[in-house]
Amino acid sequence: MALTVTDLSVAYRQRPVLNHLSLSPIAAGSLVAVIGPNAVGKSTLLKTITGLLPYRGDVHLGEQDLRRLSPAERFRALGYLPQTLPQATTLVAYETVFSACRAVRHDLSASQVEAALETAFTTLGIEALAFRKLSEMSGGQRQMVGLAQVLVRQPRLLLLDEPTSALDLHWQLNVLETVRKATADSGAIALVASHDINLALRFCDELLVLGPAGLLAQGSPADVLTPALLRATYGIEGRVEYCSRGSPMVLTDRAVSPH
Ligand SMILES: Nc1ncnc2c1ncn2[C@@H]1O[C@H](COP(=O)(O)OP(=O)(O)OP(=O)(O)O)[C@@H](O)[C@H]1O
Repeated sequence: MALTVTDLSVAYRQRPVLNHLSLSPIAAGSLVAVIGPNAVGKSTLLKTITGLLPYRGDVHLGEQDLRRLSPAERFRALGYLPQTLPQATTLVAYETVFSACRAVRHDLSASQVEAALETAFTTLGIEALAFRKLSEMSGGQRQMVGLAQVLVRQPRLLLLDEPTSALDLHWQLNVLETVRKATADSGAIALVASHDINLALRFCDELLVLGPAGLLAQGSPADVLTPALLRATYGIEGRVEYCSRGSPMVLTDRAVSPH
């Protein structure tokens, strides 16, 4: 069940953001980091695949043309976490995650829903938040609850827009580990837009690098991430070093002109 994106074009009021974007098929079970400078269209790509923006071109999940999914089918198959944090309502976290699950998992019995919720809260390590009101949570806590709302539905395609932007180091690792496990266990695909290259490098199978003119690179971090790419993409002089555990890490030296 690969994700294929072919000749995708998206514009806001005639102003093109994605222009004839084609990606190599993304295999089931992959965690893919979507990286690139501000305003190149990372969020736009995720929103488009989610079905929130009109587009030209093709997006398929396996044999399924996503354009042809009904809203209910789309909601079942796709799990989108927007860049904005969940609303600070007076509902408690358990209620919002319960509603998210119930809205799409009509196939689950009451006890299965309960088990799914328990798994979502315990895997993310946020049991202590279950009966707290969102209006009384910090931004990072709400971001975790938002992620629980997505994960509890067990979608085939996760589209996570900067899911760790409000999180401290502990929770950043926790979230990426949870998403990693979700994709590995179920064969789901996750596209994660991020500005944290080192976090992306540590967990992702593939990098998808967007620039102002479109796709700059797609492939394994080891193949894709080079000093030349860092310079062309971000306008930085940087190095890729390997830590004592063998993971690649980007060390940034200074800002330079991109070319
Ligand atoms: N609703 C909108 N209406 C008009 N233009 C928009 C809208 N949303 C985004 N844009 C424009 O589309 C371009 C891509 O925006 P997008 O949010 O996809 O970028 P991004 O790569 O996710 O950026 P960032 O890293 O800053 O979050 C930007 O130039 C932005 O100004």
